[in-house]
Amino acid sequence: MPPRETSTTRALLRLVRWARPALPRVVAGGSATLVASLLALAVPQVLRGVVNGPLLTDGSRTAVVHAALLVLALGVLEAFLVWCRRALIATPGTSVERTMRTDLFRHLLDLPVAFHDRWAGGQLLQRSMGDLHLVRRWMVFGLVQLVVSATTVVVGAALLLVTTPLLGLVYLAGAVPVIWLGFRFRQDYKVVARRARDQAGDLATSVEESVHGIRVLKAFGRGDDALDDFVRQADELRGTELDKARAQSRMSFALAWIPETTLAVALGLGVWLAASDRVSIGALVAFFATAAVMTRPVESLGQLLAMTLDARAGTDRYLDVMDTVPALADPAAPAALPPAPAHGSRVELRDVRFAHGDRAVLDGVDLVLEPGTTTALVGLTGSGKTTLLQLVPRLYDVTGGAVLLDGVDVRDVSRHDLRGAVAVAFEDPILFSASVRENVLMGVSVERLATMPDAEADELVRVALDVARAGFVHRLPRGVDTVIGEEGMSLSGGQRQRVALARAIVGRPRVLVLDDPLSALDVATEADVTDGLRRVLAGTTTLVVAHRTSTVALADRVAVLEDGRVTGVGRHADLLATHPHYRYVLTAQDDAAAARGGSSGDDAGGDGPGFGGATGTDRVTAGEVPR
Ligand SMILES: Nc1ncnc2c1ncn2[C@@H]1O[C@H](COP(=O)(O)OP(=O)(O)OP(=O)(O)O)[C@@H](O)[C@H]1O
Repeated sequence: MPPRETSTTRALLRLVRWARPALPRVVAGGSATLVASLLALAVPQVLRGVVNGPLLTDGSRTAVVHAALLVLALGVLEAFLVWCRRALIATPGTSVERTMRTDLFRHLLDLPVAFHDRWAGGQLLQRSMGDLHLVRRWMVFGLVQLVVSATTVVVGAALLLVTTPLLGLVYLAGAVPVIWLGFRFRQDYKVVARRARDQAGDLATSVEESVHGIRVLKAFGRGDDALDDFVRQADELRGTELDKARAQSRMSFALAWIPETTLAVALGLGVWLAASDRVSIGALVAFFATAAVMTRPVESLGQLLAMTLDARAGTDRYLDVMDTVPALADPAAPAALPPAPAHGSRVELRDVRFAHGDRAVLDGVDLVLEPGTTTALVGLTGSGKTTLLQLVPRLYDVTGGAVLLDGVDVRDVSRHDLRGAVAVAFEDPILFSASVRENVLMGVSVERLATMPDAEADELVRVALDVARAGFVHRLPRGVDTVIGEEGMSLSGGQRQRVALARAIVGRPRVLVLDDPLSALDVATEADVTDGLRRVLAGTTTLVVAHRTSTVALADRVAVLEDGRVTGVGRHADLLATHPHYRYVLTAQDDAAAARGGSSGDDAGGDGPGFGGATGTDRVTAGEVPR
């Protein structure tokens, strides 16, 4: 994503929204630090009194002891206040970070699939981890310290001017180049700070993609290429970090030598003024002691400014995501779906249009799914079948026309209600690193699960797994409680598909949307699963993407998707006889399936009650060429 810069005020105001609960403690901690710094500035004034008083006049030991005790008391109080700052600020800082992180994650879950199509996973990961860490560090340390250091410098400068105006002016003359350099530093550093954050995100994306695709990298022997790519990106990031470090060290150097130089000039001038009695020794001592107290705050300004700009880059990147409005937001007043009809829901796609960006995919699709029927969607690869399917549960929104569920536009229904009514299983099933049971029960609404006795949930899982012919899970080491690896990678493709199918059906949805969810199964097991589905889901309206004749033959009707429209709807045999494009699509796909061997060959044979009803694959000759 191109870098976008929010105004500083706006960024700060946005941060306040999250920081508000922590503000009282941050302000209290900041105040404690401020008072501690001002106490440090008071010490030179005590010294001034001691030098001009007891030391140079009556030599009273009592007065010196009193002054020493006062300095000690100031020191102890200062140390206590510094401790207070740490105690006050550490906890709220972490809770602000946690809240911001949770809000980001919630927002990511809310954002439409189209957003996730565009954004790299590593960038989102980096925003939720590294960037937020920078923001938190700045809030609890950088911001407080910046305010305290700046205030200390301003108050210290005022004291210098009051104590010895001429020396004060000499010393402060150094502020002019410092401010100019600080301005240039800010301009340069904010660019590299943002670049470094973006590059760190790209690097995280590389790791994520390589780990995700480790099998492909290994199978094609491309590990070295991935490593080269990673090293190149890591070098780029290192280069940017070095640019940052160089800019920061230039600024720190200037903040060290300019005040030291002006202080040296002031020292020479001060000694001359004291020798000619135009400045008291006490004032001179106080001047240099004050300048010494100011040294650290002045020198830290560079580092604090850098920290602020780093946090600013992190904040901008965080807000980039948070300001992306969920395009699929709930309607202001959601419509209620009518009660689920016993014979199934009616789904209607009315003149549906859809484009991925400016690439039109669907161009006026009209299709009615009659209640309780199974409709197979057939079309050439890339014709938009998956896209069409995803419009029903609103993973994408139509760009024209409407999808109606029992007469209600799905955009008028709350997403919660819609998710409860429509369940989905994809060809590439994603499972989570949790137990099989937990993965399957994701298909049941949280509210229902919360009140459901364990025994009932167990029964739901058992039936769903049975229908999906996923009996193999009972032979896993801990049965349904076996934790499967990340994304279910410890299972075979066909096994994952069946667990995902069980997840789709466990909640008994009104509408089931299946994107070729059994493609990894052999034809016989597919028929077995589909038979089971039919029996258990009587009353569920099903739309299934079909790539094989075996899948098609199990549907009540077939819809042919061609050039972004449905050009034929009917029974398989009728379409085969009358629809040249349909005939061509099935022939092409069955040939491809035959070439692949058409079977996952996993443990299907041992799972189910038998292979009754295997349909085999209709071999169709491509007598006609598609138009
Ligand atoms: N996220 C996306 N962004 C941009 N274009 C996309 C996206 N997803 C799909 N497309 C494009 O939209 C068109 C339809 O894709 P879709 O996945 O719906 O086809 P399909 O019929 O399901 O294909 P297949 O049978 O191969 O699964 C394709 O040309 C594809 O390149």
